[in-house]
Amino acid sequence: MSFSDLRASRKTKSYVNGPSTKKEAREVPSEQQPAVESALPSNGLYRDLPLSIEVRTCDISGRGLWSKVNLAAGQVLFAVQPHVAVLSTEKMDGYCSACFGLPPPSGLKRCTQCRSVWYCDSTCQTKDWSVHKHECTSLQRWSKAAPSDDLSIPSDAIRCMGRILWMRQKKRVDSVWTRELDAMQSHRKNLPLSASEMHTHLAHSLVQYLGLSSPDDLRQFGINSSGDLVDLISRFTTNTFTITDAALCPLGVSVSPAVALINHSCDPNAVIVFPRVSAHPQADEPLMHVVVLRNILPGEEIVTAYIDTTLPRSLRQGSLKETYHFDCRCQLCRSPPDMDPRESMWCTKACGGMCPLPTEENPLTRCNECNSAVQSTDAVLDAVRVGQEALDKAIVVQFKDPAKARQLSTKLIPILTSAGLTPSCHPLLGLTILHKSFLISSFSSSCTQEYLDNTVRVATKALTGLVSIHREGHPVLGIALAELAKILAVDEPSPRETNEPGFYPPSGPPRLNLAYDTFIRARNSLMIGFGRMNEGGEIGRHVRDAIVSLEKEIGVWKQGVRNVFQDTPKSK
Ligand SMILES: C[S@@+](CC[C@H](N)C(=O)[O-])C[C@H]1O[C@@H](n2cnc3c(N)ncnc32)[C@H](O)[C@@H]1O
Repeated sequence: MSFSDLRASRKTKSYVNGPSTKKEAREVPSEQQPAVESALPSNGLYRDLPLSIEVRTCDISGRGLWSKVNLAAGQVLFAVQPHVAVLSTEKMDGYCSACFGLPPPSGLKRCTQCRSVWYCDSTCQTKDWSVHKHECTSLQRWSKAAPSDDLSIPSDAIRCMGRILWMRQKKRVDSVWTRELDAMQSHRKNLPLSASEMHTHLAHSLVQYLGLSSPDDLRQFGINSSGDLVDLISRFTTNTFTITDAALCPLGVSVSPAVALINHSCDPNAVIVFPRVSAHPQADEPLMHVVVLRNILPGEEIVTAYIDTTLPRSLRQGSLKETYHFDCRCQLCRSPPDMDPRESMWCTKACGGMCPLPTEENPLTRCNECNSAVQSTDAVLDAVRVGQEALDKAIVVQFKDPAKARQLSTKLIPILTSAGLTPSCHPLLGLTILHKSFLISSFSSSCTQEYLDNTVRVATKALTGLVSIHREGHPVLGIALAELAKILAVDEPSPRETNEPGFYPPSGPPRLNLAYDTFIRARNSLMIGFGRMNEGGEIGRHVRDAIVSLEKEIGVWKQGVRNVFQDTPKSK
């Protein structure tokens, strides 16, 4: 046994038998030590879970996943195919509805019956047929009855629940598949009144989509009462995951009972990603990977973030309460740092320090360096309010009216910046990220040097904000770094002759070197966030190729300089 093995086994043992030293006891964050905790028998369920973790239950968060061993950052804990998954409506004609991949070179093939669903080829279509044959009829019926074209396809939630019911019918109620779904948490007994309207609407639309004359007809799917129907809807809303592409762009929704066992923390130690690696056959996609973000000790709970953790505490708490019906008591929510990067502004005296963002309740805040009070509090509060409204609106219209969304971010970013908000502060960070995506999507081969440089500056500002919030190795950081590196590596239309000190971004060879360094940082981050054994996923592999070609380009440039020096006659 090697020394490291010996040390690892000693650590595991000491924890199993109860922590022997104070240091070891402190290593598991207190937020993750539940009041009551016991391992649950598996009853033949969750066969996808590895032996290194177990299902336990605690009185605060219900069932959860706990590690039995040391887990390392970048380790893929497990990978599973969701029980059900659907593309969101706006992605249906751009991706395959079976494997969720981009169109092959020959293009996607449309289902000739419903004309709403597209596939890579006959293999993907055949794989999906056992469920799509029911869905196809329902989609046609729905489309015929739709009052307008933009309502001709039901929502993602309705299509996903439809698939759950057809699959239940096919698999039967006593199958492991159905029992795993039925074991998912339902909030039927503690649903707030505000949720009842949404539930009623979903129930009504579902019955209509399935072509049933009344909820009683749901018995054929094993839904025997209105309570069962509310359970179905509540389980769906509480346990759904967004499916993303390899660059984290949302594609649709999915349900996986094994992954849904994982509880939430605003400072997660694991993430769920869809790296799309060639090691897995297309038939297995979409494949959800649960990846360890930071080292996890035996006895520590595995937690992911259900929501966007760049949001300030009050918005995170509101969103968790509304969708998941709990009050988050993670470390970050219980004792937020004095200077939360999500709610901070530069010192108004420009001393280089920062102040907590003033709020209506706490208008007086002071710089952490020079202790000066924030002046013009009302102006800051107004800017934040208007910024929040603009961000909400831009998110809603970003796909339908991108020009409007871009107008909003273009207008609001300078206002929030001059109000003194730091790049990580909400809503400036959200607007910057949106603005970056608009600039990148409008890229063309004829874009000017100023457009390119501006995009680099916006991408750098977004990255600066994200770095202050996310832990190293978070997939969001990996993707932001890869995007920035890619823009830096684009050929400059008119590079500047000289690099004035302090001007950003640099031009010519220093820019290429910066692109190279940024690609290296991106690769390191992606290897953690998308899993080492996945080589950082599809984007990690693109980054590796970009590094190789940049090394060649930089090498050619260095050789060129060497040649020039060798050709220059030496002065005597
Ligand atoms: C996806 S499920 C997680 C598994 C769930 N605990 C179970 O028993 O099946 C989400 C639900 O778990 C509970 N939950 C998750 N994280 C929690 C947390 N940090 N604190 C309290 N409850 C939590 C909430 O009831 C939430 O609606």
